[in-house]
Amino acid sequence: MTAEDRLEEDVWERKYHLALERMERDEREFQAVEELLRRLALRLAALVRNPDDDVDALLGRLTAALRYGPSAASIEPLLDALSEAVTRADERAGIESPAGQSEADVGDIAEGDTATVAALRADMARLQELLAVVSARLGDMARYLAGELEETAAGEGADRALDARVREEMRELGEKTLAAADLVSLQAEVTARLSLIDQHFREHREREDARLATYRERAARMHHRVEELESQATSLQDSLRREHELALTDGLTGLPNRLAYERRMADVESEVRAGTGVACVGAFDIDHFKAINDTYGHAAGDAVLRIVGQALARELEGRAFVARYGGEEFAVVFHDASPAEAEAQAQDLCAMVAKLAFHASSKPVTVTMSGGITRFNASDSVAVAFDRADRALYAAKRAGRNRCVLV
Ligand SMILES: Nc1nc2c(ncn2[C@@H]2O[C@H](COP(=O)(O)OP(=O)(O)OP(=O)(O)O)[C@@H](O)[C@H]2O)c(=O)[nH]1
Repeated sequence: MTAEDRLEEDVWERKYHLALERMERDEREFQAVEELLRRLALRLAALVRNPDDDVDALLGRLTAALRYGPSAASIEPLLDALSEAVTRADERAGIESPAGQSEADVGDIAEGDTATVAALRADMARLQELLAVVSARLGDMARYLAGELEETAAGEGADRALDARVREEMRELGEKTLAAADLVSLQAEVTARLSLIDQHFREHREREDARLATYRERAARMHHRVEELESQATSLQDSLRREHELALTDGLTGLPNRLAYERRMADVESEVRAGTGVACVGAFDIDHFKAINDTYGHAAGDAVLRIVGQALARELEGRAFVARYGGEEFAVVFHDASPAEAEAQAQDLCAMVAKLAFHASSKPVTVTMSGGITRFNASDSVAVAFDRADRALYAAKRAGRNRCVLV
């Protein structure tokens, strides 16, 4: 995953948490408004049985408060005052309202007017029914919000718009409720407002579902892209490794090349200087190689180089490092070997090459090799040590070839 993808994921996560917090806040606000709505309906029931100027004035203030957003903090004190005003109005009208009795209970109205009591009871029943609907709808909203908390990612703009619409509907609901002339029109207003709120929620839900689907599709695409990039990175690493190996390998013999030799010698140099290792360096060269080329052709010369190089690698495997230094020359690093041990191994190598069976036009051809050996000293550089080994090699040539010289 790239830094950019991670950043984008962080942003989505932050937005998601912000959305959760806002929804929790909204849910609490809805519950508070629901409670207020119940109390408002109870006050209205009291008003039905006993109109009063004080109560009217307070209802006016309540309407104004609702117009600026039905928050629990702004409405609650007004409802308390309204409750007291209704109680006072009841007392003035000679209607008792004993402590502990429901404010909506009209059972204590003087029994003289049976028809009025019956009408009020019917109104109260419809009001209770209306409240049940209001409660159920508000409960649905709360459940919807809880569901959103679980699965919806952030959609700040859409959420804010929904927030504003629901507030507006709630405000209108409060206003119409207070202005309603009778319970029938009140019930119609409440039902209409609630279905509008329902519709807003439904539309919001559809938009959120679409947004979530887009987000999921995008996440899947990103995941796929990350997988692609990972596999590209792996194949790139493989090809870099192959390139690296090729850069250190001689194409003709398959042996490490001069660059690989120099790298190995850099390690040897550090070990020898640190006193943690000893090593000798050998320079080897096929004798009269020009004559081989001239007599049997360049391709035959290549074949000789390849066969000698592979024979050296086989012979020294696990004991020393061998590289094609250039042309018909090989370099060998004898690790943990004293000069005498390295010289003995070098003589064995020359003897081994002399025994290799070469043929040209079915006739045996003898190929020999000469070598120069030197110890790698702590004061040596890689080039100085090789020059010394090279001089020893030419001493071996001068001494008659097919031999090794130690200096
Ligand atoms: N076939 C082939 N020939 C090469 C290659 N690299 C260098 N040579 C030849 O190797 C020959 C080296 O010859 P010289 O350096 O004169 O020495 P020599 O003939 O080996 O004689 P001494 O080293 O004195 O024994 C040259 O003719 C080069 O062209 C190669 O990769 N393939």
